Amino acid sequence: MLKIELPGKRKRGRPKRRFMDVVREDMQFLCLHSQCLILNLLVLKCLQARYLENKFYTNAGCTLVAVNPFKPVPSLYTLKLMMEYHKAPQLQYLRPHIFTSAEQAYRNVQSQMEPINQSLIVSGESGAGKTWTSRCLMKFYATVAVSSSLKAHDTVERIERRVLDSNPVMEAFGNACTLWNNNSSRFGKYIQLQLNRSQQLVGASIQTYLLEKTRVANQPVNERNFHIFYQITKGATEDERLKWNLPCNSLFTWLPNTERTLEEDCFEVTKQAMLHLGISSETQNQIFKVNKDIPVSIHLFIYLFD
Ligand SMILES: Nc1ncnc2c1ncn2[C@@H]1O[C@H](COP(=O)(O)OP(=O)(O)OP(=O)(O)O)[C@@H](O)[C@H]1O
Repeated sequence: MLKIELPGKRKRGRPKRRFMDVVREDMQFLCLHSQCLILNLLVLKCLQARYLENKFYTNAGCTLVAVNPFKPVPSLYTLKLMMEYHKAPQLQYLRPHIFTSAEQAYRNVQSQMEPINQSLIVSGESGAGKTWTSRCLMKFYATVAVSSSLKAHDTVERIERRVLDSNPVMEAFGNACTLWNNNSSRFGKYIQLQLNRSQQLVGASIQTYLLEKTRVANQPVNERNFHIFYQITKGATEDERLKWNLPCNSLFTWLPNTERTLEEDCFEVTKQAMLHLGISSETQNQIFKVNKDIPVSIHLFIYLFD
């Protein structure tokens, strides 16, 4: 039965709260609140101090805090460093890094009698570096999970290549330039990397969710549509334009801010990655071809999100 207690009507038997009790409780709440604020400030100060020393990763319990350097730091992601973390006897003595979390999860799978799934959750606000971090993780596993004698094996190499090539394709079709991030993912990703009993990469699957479909028809001011549209309209060759019924030098109202050229506007990379993923040139033609009978935007919309 649903009980509804009306405001102002005190339950019979419940002792009346004294004024001083209420004040004490409020003071306790305030103390706790200010303690949290002070703790937050200390954490921020610590992250800031480490950032100024070019230390972009910090351990906080079992969580790794990554601060976006917003500048290229190639020395932080070299193959040598990756192998150093992979081969380290004791990870806790190495500097906090995304490779520590990656390697720890990899070792956790290995150390179990029965393999147990491991999950890495990458979260943060827009522009924090989630896509970058997940790319690093995929590169790490694509490198270390095939570094045994099977490395030369064709199938394994193909899977490794495919795992990495899924990124440019997903980003071309699902990322867009926003006010906060030139390469903002407009969808969520659930990536599964499958390892065999010898901890070698044997498969991968990616599920996407919450794609911001409305962006195809309507983009906020100073933002852009999905990268793929700009890639096609800017990067298609004369032959491809003829094949795909693409007009030359046309302006499309649904493609705002075309004058902004980003490094993500690289159609050649997308096409090559699609080929490696097994999407043949014929299928690509069908995807990119504009059907003259229906408006361009609707046609592409159907192919992208069907
Ligand atoms: N570790 C890093 N080193 C150098 N640059 C980085 C790093 N992490 C992020 N960046 C830069 O910050 C930009 C934004 O990062 P990213 O696209 O990964 O953010 P995001 O959290 O995925 O954002 P969104 O939620 O909008 O997709 C990248 O394009 C890259 O230029």
